[in-house]
Amino acid sequence: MAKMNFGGVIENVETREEFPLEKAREVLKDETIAVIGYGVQGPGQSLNLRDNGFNVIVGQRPGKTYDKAVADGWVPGETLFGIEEACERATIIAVLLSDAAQIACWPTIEKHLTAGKALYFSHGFAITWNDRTGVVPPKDVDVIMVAPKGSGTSLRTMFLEGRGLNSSYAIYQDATGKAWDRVIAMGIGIGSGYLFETTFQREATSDLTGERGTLMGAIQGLLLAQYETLREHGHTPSEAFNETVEELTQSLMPLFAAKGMDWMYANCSTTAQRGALDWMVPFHDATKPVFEKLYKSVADGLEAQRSIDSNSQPDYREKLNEELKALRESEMWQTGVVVRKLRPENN
Ligand SMILES: NC(=O)C1=CN([C@@H]2O[C@H](COP(=O)(O)OP(=O)(O)OC[C@H]3O[C@@H](n4cnc5c(N)ncnc54)[C@H](O)[C@@H]3O)[C@@H](O)[C@H]2O)C=CC1
Ligand SMILES: CC(=O)[C@](C)(O)C(=O)O
Ligand SMILES: [Mg+2]
Ligand SMILES: [Mg+2]
Repeated sequence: MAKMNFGGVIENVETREEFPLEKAREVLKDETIAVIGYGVQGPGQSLNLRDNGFNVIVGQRPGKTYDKAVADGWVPGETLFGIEEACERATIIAVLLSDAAQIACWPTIEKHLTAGKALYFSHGFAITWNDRTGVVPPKDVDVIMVAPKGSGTSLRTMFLEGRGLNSSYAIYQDATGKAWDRVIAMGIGIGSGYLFETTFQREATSDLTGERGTLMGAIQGLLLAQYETLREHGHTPSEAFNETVEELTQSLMPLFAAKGMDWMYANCSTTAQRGALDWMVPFHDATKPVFEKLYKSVADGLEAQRSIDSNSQPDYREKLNEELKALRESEMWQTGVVVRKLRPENN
């Protein structure tokens, strides 16, 4: 466990230097890890675990994602099972179902949570709001979490690139005295290099805030607001898209991802620096109240309930896809299709 100074605050971070893959394999050598759910995190985590030499099986209901698991090399009856049989065979049940589905599947999962097993999540949702989800684990099992800070798709691609994606981790219940070893070993096993300590509640509330905020919701709102403003003042779609999205993702984000915002600013013109330093304040002031409102809605459980209510509907996937189609077909993102084709690497 390393103590690291984050802007003046000391935090605990587990590193693969201190907990190498060999140690993770030793810790989990007698475990059967069942990854339940093969949507986005399921493939990323199960394939990385398999490639890292862990004993892993998959549990998935029949359908397209089951077929995807077969296509990925999981063998029906050997390493690929229905949800219930996978839970029965498991010593670590890794619940990577959609958060809403965890509610519907909980009775099946709970039935096979016998003493000494571990219940593993990648999001604190089900436990944090278990007054709404009903996911209350028995006292004689470990309850642990490794939450990748990124898409399961990135977890897999970055693993294959030899990089890895960091995660946060938490222990909700340590019935066996092995919860810490199990959770860190799982974090290393799925391909995370650094593991940041958190709690189920802090992870769940920060994650729901982040994905509704700067990671997904707020960023689309901000980009569209600027795009619309430029278009309403006579700028062409390509000029509006280049000035709002393409330059951001292709040039400026990689700069601040590499060395921080001041570095990105310093590598722009002094004209831009003056303007950005002036205008970051009103944008901050205009959006901070929205973030406060968002956080309260998350902390009060209202966002969790909204997700449960909508994503528990039989046609939840179709409804989500309809809204994603509208986003895809919007002028801004249709312009993006053409602009992306003009990237030098695409020609
Ligand atoms: N998507 C991501 O990259 C990330 C997801 N997470 C967390 O990981 C967990 C899994 O997330 P995703 O992979 O996005 O899930 P997902 O939304 O892709 O669904 C995973 C699986 O759940 C199955 N499923 C859905 N409804 C079901 C039902 N009623 N009965 C049985 N199976 C059902 C689907 O077939 C699918 O294979 C969640 O707790 C999520 O919050 C955490 C970090 C990132
Ligand atoms: C990818 C991720 O971390 C998210 C946005 O929290 C999620 O997919 O739930
Ligand atoms: Mg997240
Ligand atoms: Mg999330």
